Formats: sequence, structure tokens, C-alpha cells
Amino acid sequence: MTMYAVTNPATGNMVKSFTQATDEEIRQKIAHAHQAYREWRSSSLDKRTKLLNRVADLYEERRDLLAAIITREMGKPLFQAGIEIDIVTSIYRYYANNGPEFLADEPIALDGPGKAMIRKEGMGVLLGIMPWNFPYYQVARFAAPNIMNGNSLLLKHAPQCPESAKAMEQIFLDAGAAEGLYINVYASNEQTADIIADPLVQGVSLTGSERAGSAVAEVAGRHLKKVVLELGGSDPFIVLSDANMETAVQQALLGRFANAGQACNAAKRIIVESSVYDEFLAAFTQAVESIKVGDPMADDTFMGPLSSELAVESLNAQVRDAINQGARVNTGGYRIERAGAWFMPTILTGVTSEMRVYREELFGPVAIVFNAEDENEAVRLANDSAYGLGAVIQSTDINRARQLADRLDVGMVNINEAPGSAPEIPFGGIKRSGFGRELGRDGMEEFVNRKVVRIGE
Ligand SMILES: O=CCCCC(=O)O
Repeated sequence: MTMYAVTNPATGNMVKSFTQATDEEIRQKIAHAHQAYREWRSSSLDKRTKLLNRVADLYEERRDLLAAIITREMGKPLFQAGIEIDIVTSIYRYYANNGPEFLADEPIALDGPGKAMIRKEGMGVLLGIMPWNFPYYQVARFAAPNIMNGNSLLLKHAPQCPESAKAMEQIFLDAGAAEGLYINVYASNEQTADIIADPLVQGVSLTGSERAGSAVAEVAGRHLKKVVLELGGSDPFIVLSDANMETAVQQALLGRFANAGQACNAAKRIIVESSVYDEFLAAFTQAVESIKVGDPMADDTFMGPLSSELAVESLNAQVRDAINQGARVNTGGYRIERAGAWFMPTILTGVTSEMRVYREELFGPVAIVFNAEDENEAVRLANDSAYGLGAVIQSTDINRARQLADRLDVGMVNINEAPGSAPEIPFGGIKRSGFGRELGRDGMEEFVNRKVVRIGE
């Protein structure tokens, strides 16, 4: 079986396949990464800043080429792929510019004589396991802070992203990184477990499904390795009675249908206060029906195919289950019959707790809209989920929205903003959405040795 391959989801055709690493090659890669860490851990902060800035330059220079690679790998429209690369560039620059300050010694005020401080050092070789939905961005969130920390990295990307994985490794090499500082590895799940178990590997960061998260955490736990998990979400998007309707509709559309709805923090459950439910639903349906679905290489396409045949089959099964149990389809609701992995932008209403879509993450272009009697009912519905990643609140009364934010069981709340991220803002969730944070200062503190140095008088 060819595990690492590019299959264009717009056509269903396999374009290229890549050879999986042998066990021996993986052992060598780990040893190289460890050797690179031994040198990199004592490199100057100036050298680290220069490397990350050079990486950012190369993302800028190769923007078009890199964008075309992921459009082919996972179907993201070309202009959205370009935006992803711009965000990646800003993440590398953010850590290049702010990393040295985050790594400064922290003096500790002592009650007695002497001096003490926390110094921050790299921990060693880290493994990143990254998904296909934002092939460059997900890697940047892990790579930029950890290269700045003085760690070295092994990257196991999704089997459908071998070409972007290779392009990212090449960028590090071309930017002047020492051989072994950033290594791409085409590994199977079994080999990945062996990498986690290897004594030279100190930690693992995974962005992906709950299934992958619990498999990785289990192996990491057995071998006492630190883990960061950024898993799924079924984020609520709450529209209060005093929301600006135009903003709410526009941000719900972006929040649910950008990247064909394939984002952990997408606005998957739209919960609308009863007094504005009809108005919102009518305007939202009209907006969803105007989404331009088509060739992801074309400039005016907003939504391309889903990432793979498997993705479209799973989504279709969830939607069919809901329809069979009485959910209403306001628009869409079906697989587009043409070669490739296409699904119509869809709105479901009348969803009840017996349906799979009520509890499961919907990783595709399907919005569920709930009618909530009032604010309390909106909070109850929002929190009735095993996930706890993010939430959006739409209201013109900021005090009301802030109070409501305090009642939501999530890691992140956006008020009057579509879900999204920025290099300086920590990203992560609670409950079954995982633990740990990426981005911002918090993202640098996950895999760092906060070494205490105490000096007696
Ligand atoms: O799957 C998670 C993607 C997060 C995208 C974002 O940061 O907005």
C-alpha cells in the first residue's frame, strides 16, 4: 500500500506517491536530530532569530509554488492557500522578533539570601504530528516557537501531504538550518509510536483527531513524554437578539465555510436567540446559497472539494443519519456527483440530541442552526458538547457578551469576530479538544526546560 501520496481531491486522480521511511532510516533521522539539538541548544538567540526570519523570507518568495502544492494535495482554493502562507510567514517573524524576550531569564525574589532565576533552555528532539487541513500553518505553530526554544524537530505530516512536508523541510535547509534541525519523516503509525518511545525524543505535539490524540497520548504516557494535543471541536457560534445581523451572517459564513468547513475551530453549531432566528436563518441561507463552489485553482472559487474521498463519505454518512432521523435540510445536503470529493454547502435545522451530528464533529461544509429560546438556553446548548475549543458570540452589547463568555466551557471566545488565529494569541481548548496551547508566549512555554539556577551567598 502507498501510504504517502498526493491524490488531487478535485479529480480523484493520484498525482504522485512517496516512499515510506524504513525503520533504519528513522533511527538515523532521530540520531541526526539529536546531534543537531546538541549544537543548536547553545546557539545564540541572534542566530535563531536570523534563521526564523530567513525561513519567513523563503515562504514569501515561494508563496505561489507552495500554495499550488496544497491546493493539489487537499483541495484548498488557491487564494485561501496564499492567505495560509501569509499567516505562516507572520508566525515565523513573530517568534523571530519576540522569542528572545520570551527566553530572557526570570529572576526569582527570594525570602532569604542569595539569588535565583529561571533560565529557559530547549528540551531536545520533539516530534510533531500534523494534519492536512492547514498543511503549512499547523506545522509553523509547532516549528517556529520550538526552533526558537533551542529544540530540534522531527515532522510526521499527514499521509496526503508528502509534497508540502518535503517543501517545508527544504525551506529550513535552504534557510541555512543545520542538517538534522528540522527533519521530515514519512512514517507509519507504528513507526510513529516507536519514535515517541525512543529515549532521544523528549516530547510530542499533535494536531488531529480525538482518535489520533488518544493513541499518541497513550504511547507518550507509557514512555513519560510530554504531550500537547490540539484536537477536534464543535464550536458554538451564538447570535444574540441584539447582534448586528449583517456581521453575524457574514462571520458565520466565513467561520463555517472557509477551507470547506475543515477546521477544528470552525463555527459548527450556530445557536440563534429565538427573536432573531427567522431573520438570521433567511439571510444565512441566502448567503450559503451564493457560495461559489468549483475548481480550487480558479480565482473566484470560495469552496473547492473536501480533502479526500474518505472525508466526503464520512460527512455524507453523518448528514444522512440526521436526515433519516428528521433533520430539515435548508439548503444543500448532498454529495455533488462528479469525480472527486465534492459536497454541497449545507444547512441543517431541527437537529436533536439523538442524531450523530449533534454530538460529533462535522469536518466539512455543513452548518447546524439551533433556535434557542433565550440566552440561558443558548449557553446550555453551547456547553452540551464533549468538545471545548472555541466559541463566537455576536452581540452589540459588549458587557452582555463578556458575561456570556464567562459561562462557556471553552478555551477561546471571539466576540463579534469570525473564528481565527493570530501569531500573538494563544490557541487551544479544554475537554475533548485537548490540552496545551500553541501560538503567543504560551506556545513557547510548552517544550522548554525552565531550569532553576540558585546561587548561594
Ligand atoms: O484545525 C484547526 C485550524 C485552526 C485554524 C485557525 O487558526 O483559524
